[in-house]
Amino acid sequence: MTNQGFPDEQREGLYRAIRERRDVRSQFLPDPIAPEILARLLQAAHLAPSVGFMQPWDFVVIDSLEIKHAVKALYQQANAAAANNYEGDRAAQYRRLKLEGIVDSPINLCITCDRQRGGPHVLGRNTMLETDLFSTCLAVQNLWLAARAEGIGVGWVSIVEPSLLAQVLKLPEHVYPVAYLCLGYVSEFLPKPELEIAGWRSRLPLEQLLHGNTWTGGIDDDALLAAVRGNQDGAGIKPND
Ligand SMILES: Cc1cc2c(cc1C)N(C[C@H](O)[C@H](O)[C@H](O)COP(=O)(O)O)c1[nH]c(=O)[nH]c(=O)c1N2
Repeated sequence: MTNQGFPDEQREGLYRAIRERRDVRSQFLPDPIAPEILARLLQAAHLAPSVGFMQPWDFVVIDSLEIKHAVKALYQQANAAAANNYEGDRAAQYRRLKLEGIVDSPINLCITCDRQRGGPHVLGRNTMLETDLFSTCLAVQNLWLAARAEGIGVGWVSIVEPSLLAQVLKLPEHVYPVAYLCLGYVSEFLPKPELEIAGWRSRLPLEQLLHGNTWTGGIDDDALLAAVRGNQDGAGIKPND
């Protein structure tokens, strides 16, 4: 068997993008993104896997201030409702969180899912109908990682009523707005998720999420468990290895 893996430096580059990708809301700079670079990000998204090679995504690129303000208004409405899910200190903490960068970021991008693409029978989608949505999420993640490698921050805003968002963007009825994203260069990429820094929630230990052969049995592979414990800080080679 020949090792088809990447050379160390390239492998580390990929793991670094995975480790250092952040959801960005507060650090956007107004600097424009050059069309060639935006094109690379969209190409990365378009190379995502998809059920039956359905490629259900479309890319709605938004730089109109008018549309951004309309989406921001949807966010404000949905966020006020979401804040009511919490009480006391938690509600106050929720209201302090910045959960979008719609107007601060130079480009907004909605990645949509055309639920009819490929006709009524898409290979692999006969039983799990949501696989078109899953595929679209993979396009989002490809773009998110590529953006990190380009030094561009991405923030996902899901605190909007999807039917109202679809109206603002004039989407056809069978097209679902999976991901409303804010894109732009950033003053910094935070070392940890912003929600973790704000004390909202922290990363779970991976070993707690391993369940071995059955959910109830627990992981019983000592070598795997030891390896996971030895690599708590992130995937792959550490920067100073
Ligand atoms: C489907 C989906 C939807 C949302 C998010 C993510 C995903 C995957 N996230 C970002 C989320 O809070 C963030 O990914 C986690 O807090 C982890 O942080 P990092 O992405 O590692 O920086 C997010 N963030 C935010 O500020 N407003 C939002 O509406 C959403 N919505």
